[in-house]
Amino acid sequence: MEVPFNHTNGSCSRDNILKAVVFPVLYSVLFLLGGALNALAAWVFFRIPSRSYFIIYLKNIVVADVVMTFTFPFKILSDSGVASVGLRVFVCRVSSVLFYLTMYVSILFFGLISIDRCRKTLWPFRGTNAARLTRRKLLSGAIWGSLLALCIPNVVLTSRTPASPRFKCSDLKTEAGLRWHEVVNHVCQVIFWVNLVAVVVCYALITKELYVSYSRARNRGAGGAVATTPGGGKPRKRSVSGNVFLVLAVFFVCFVPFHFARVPYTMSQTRDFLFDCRLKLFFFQLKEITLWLTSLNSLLDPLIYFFLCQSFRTTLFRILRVAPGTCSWLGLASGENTASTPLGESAAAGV
Ligand SMILES: Nc1ncnc2c1ncn2[C@@H]1O[C@H](COP(=O)(O)OP(=O)(O)O)[C@@H](O)[C@H]1O
Repeated sequence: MEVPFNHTNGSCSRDNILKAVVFPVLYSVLFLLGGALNALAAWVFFRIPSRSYFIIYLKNIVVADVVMTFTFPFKILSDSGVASVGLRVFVCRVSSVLFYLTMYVSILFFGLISIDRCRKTLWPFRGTNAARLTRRKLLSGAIWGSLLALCIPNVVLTSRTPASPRFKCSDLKTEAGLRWHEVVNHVCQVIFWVNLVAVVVCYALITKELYVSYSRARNRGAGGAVATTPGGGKPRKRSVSGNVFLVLAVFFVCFVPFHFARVPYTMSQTRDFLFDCRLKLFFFQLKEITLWLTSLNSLLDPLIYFFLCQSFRTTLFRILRVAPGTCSWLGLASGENTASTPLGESAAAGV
C-alpha cells in the first residue's frame, strides 16, 4: 500500500533543493557580505564614544548582528546536509537559539531607536547627561539578560538523542521543552507586535512633525524644515530626507513576514497531529523563506548606521581616509559640526 506523503517517501521531506541548495547559497551571501559589513561597523563603533541613546542602541544592534552572522555557517552546513548528526544537534540546541536571541535583541532596539528618533523630532533640543546614558546602558544589559534567561531552557530542554538521522529540532525536545518552545514563541510574538506598534506610532508622529516643519519652512520661503533653538537663537536648518524611514522599511521587510509565518509553524511543531505532512512542509518552507528575510536584517543594518548616524559616517570616512564630503550627493550631512536632522544622529545636535 502506498503511504501518502510521509517523511521518507520524499514528497514531504524537508531535504529538498530549497533547503539543501538555495538557502545555503543565500545564507553564504549574507555571511560573506554581512560578515564584512558588520565587522567594519563594529570596528567603527568601537571608536565612537557612547554619547547618545541612539549610539548606545546602534552598538547593541551591531553586537547582535555580529553574533547572528556567526550562526550562519552552522545553518549552512546543517541545511546542506554535509554536517554530522552532532553538528546538527548543536544547531538545534545552541546556534538557532542564539540566532533567535539576537533577532529579538535587534527588534527591541529597533523599537527603542524609533522612540528615540521620535523624542528627537518632537523635542530636538532636549539634551542628555551621563546618568541618563548610564541608565540606557543598564537597560541594554537588562534586555540581553532577560532574553538570554528566556532562551536558555530551549538549550537545556533540547536534550533527547535523535532517533534517526532525519530529525527535526522539535524531535530533540522533551515534553517540557516543547511547551517552553511554545511559550517562548508566544512571548516573542508579543515582543514583536508591541515593538511594531511602537515603530508605527513613532514614525506616524515623525511624519506629522516633518509635514508641519515643511509647511512652516515653505511659508518662510526656506528650502528645508527649520528648528528654532529654545532661547530663540539662530534657527537651525534640518536636512530632512527619506533616510529616516529606513528604520521603518527595514523593520517591515525583515520582521513582519516572519511573524505571520511563525504562528502556524509553531503550531505544526507542538500540535503536529492537527496538520498533514504537506501542510507541515508548507509552513516549514514559509518559515524558512521569511527567516531568511529576518537574517537579511544583519546586512541592511549597516545601511542604517551609514545613512542615519553622522558620527558613524565621519569615523568611517576617517578610517578609510575618504574626504568627509564624499557622499554629499546622497543628501547626507558631513563633518562634525553640521547641524543635521535630529531624526538622524548629529554630533552638533548633541544627540
Ligand atoms: N523565538 C525563539 N527564541 C529562542 N529560541 C527559539 C525561538 N524559536 C525557536 N527557538 C529555538 O531554536 C531552535 C530551532 O527552532 P525552530 O526554528 O523552530 O526549528 P526548526 O529548525 O526545526 O524549524 C529550537 O531549539 C527552538 O526551541
